[in-house]
Amino acid sequence: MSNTTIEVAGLRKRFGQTVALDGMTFTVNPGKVTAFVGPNGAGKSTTMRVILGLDAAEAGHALIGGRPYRSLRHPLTRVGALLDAGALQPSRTARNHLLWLAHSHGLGAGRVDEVIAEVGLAKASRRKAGGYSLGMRQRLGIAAALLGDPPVLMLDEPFNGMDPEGIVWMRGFLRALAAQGRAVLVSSHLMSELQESAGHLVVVGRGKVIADTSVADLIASASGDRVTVRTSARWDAMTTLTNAGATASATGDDTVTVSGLPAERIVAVLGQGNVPFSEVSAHQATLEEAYMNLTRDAVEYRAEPATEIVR
Ligand SMILES: Nc1ncnc2c1ncn2[C@@H]1O[C@H](COP(=O)(O)OP(=O)(O)OP(=O)(O)O)[C@@H](O)[C@H]1O
Repeated sequence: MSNTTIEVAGLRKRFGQTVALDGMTFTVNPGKVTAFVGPNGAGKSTTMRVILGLDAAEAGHALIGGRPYRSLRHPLTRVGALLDAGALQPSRTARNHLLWLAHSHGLGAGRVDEVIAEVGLAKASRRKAGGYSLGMRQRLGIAAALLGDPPVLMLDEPFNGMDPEGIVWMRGFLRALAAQGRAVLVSSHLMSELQESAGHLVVVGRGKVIADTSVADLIASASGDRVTVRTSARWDAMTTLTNAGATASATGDDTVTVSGLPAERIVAVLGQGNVPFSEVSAHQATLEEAYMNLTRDAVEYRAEPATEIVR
């Protein structure tokens, strides 16, 4: 068993009447960022808490590098976690917070200064953490998670509170951590950020996994085979493409929507038929669209569509 995996199998947990985990099962592999997504209340935080031994499951198991968290001898060097960026002593400086953590795990001040630099807090590290913005607290939480240079990282909503510059930094940082061979599990609600940084996606709803897929495969399957053709000769284009076996319909003054033929073939067919066109583009679903399709039935809290009030 690799040292660099998180393995979750058959986790079940209730809080009173609420079923929080209902057979949660997935594996996080090294070398990529795995996004952990799902509607509010789907069980993401509870799963992370169980992995870290902070909550007990009624059934199933959660292993880091093949072992339960509680049996790890030097946990900080096996797994780094950011669960709650607010959990720090406000009167302590960021550097002292990290020094305290480092010393209690036998790590030196040199390592503290390294992680401070890595997360971009060098200039602010001697300020009291209580005055930090949420984005700065996220950076500090990540610095703490990295202290022991662990092969496994687990971050709960690290994009939360980040400004646009911070988001760009975080995306690149997560990709770099994974490229170093780490297993990186990241929960988030921000699909546009994950599309840029995650290679794999575990989608959960109502305490279990709905989809466990690479981001590329999910987007390809949600994109379908629709191709848009922009042309000043709509009717010629439709006739030519229909004769070649496609289904084509006029969807705008100068656009035709085609299915049944790949974009490259459409270009060839139009070229052979001497039909002028200015654009042929395959529809590419966003991660957000793909995610919405998957989770439509799993959303626990959803606002009703706004209705117009007629007086
Ligand atoms: N300590 C607790 N006491 C009671 N119920 C809880 C507790 N923790 C979680 N739950 C419930 O368990 C379910 C799963 O919650 P969890 O926080 O794991 O979801 P989540 O996917 O992390 O949600 P979010 O995206 O909103 O952070 C929810 O219905 C939640 O209300």
